[in-house]
Amino acid sequence: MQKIGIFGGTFDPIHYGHLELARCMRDQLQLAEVRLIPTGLPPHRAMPPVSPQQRFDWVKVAITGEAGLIADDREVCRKGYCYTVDTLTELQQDTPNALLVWLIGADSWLNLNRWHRWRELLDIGHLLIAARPDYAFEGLSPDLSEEFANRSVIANTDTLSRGKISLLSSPLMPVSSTLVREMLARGEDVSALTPVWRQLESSGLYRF
Ligand SMILES: Nc1ncnc2c1ncn2[C@@H]1O[C@H](COP(=O)(O)OP(=O)(O)OP(=O)(O)O)[C@@H](O)[C@H]1O
Ligand SMILES: O=C(O)c1ccc[n+]([C@@H]2O[C@H](COP(=O)([O-])O)[C@@H](O)[C@H]2O)c1
Repeated sequence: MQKIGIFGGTFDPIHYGHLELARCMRDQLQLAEVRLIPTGLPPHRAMPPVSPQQRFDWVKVAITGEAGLIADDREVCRKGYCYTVDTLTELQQDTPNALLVWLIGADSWLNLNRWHRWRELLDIGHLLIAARPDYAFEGLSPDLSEEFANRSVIANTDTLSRGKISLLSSPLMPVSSTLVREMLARGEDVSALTPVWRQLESSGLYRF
């Protein structure tokens, strides 16, 4: 069965943490493709001042030469709020025989029960969760704990399956887009944090 990796994010801007997670899921789960999908109009946070097209363009630059990583502009092009349930449903309709393997970080997982039609979301594909510094599972709500208990399997190429949840084995990475934005605003060097540091610096964006 074809398996497609999905990694959505605001990517405001993309950083090495994002890139490493996309590589981890590709390599550990032998996914021929992982789609990075920058969000257009996010339902859950203020619209970033940097346009969806600009954030998408940086994702494209960041994955240049990375086998199997693809920048997908379906949310950038969408009118209205970008709900993940709509994106996964659309992808499943485009590729009815494929298994969608979608990734979120631990901070997103802790809030997943506030997402639009979140229980349906869990049935569409196989969810991978990446650990993140400062986001412990102890804070998990009872409904998410129950879903995790009922659905979790150890992630490997044989256990990938619709409706299941797994922890991705990935390094703990203390990097965030917030940190990149804050450092740029202070005029600091972000070349260790993001592959698009040259583009960020020359754009002058995030400098206040
Ligand atoms: N360092 C990281 N470790 C684990 N997951 C991460 C990391 N950075 C981002 N993610 C996950 O990647 C997805 C997209 O993240 P996003 O584009 O919002 O980046 P971010 O660094 O969290 O941004 P911001 O600081 O603006 O909130 C989310 O599910 C988030 O949890
Ligand atoms: O569908 C939802 O209700 C929903 C709510 C919050 C976040 N998301 C998606 O989760 C991904 C990560 O979000 P963020 O804010 O951490 O960049 C991104 O693709 C968002 O569109 C989706």
